[in-house]
Amino acid sequence: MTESVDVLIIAPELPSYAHPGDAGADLRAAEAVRLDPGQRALVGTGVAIALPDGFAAFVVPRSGLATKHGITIVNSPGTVDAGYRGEIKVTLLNTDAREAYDVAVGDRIAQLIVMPVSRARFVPVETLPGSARGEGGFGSSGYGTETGAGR
Ligand SMILES: O=c1ccn([C@H]2C[C@H](O)[C@@H](COP(=O)(O)OP(=O)(O)OP(=O)(O)O)O2)c(=O)[nH]1
Ligand SMILES: [Mg+2]
Repeated sequence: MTESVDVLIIAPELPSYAHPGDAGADLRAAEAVRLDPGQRALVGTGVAIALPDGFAAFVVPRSGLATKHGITIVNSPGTVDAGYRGEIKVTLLNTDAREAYDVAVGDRIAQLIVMPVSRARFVPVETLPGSARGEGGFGSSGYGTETGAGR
């Protein structure tokens, strides 16, 4: 069964889940904007929410817009803090080299994923416990079928 949580909202239209089981509820543009190739713009959604303590919401791109038109979100995933009461806005970026992209009012431009989050209690220590990975990162496990040191 899908867990649900009440999120208080002020919006011209409620964000909607396209299908049962979807993680992201679509956010609509509250303003029209033309994105020239390579241009970014902060686009309002007209949506303001109050998340319960212990939750955050993440503004993430829609894959169709990304694949078909090169439209992504600069700061993806955008983080909406539980205490934020302002309008949720989306920093769209047109990565296409040639085609402008027109956003109309009401277009579904992004999706919002509501998630429980933990706050860290940072505990200073002199040494960290060992682990299988250790300090390896940034491609240390390789890129292809090989294992161990990367190419
Ligand atoms: O894509 C986004 C990302 C953030 N926000 C809002 C909600 C969030 O709670 C607030 C601050 O976001 P963030 O902490 O990422 O930005 P900042 O640059 O650190 O600003 P601040 O100093 O206000 O925290 O802006 C959005 O509306 N859309
Ligand atoms: Mg911040």
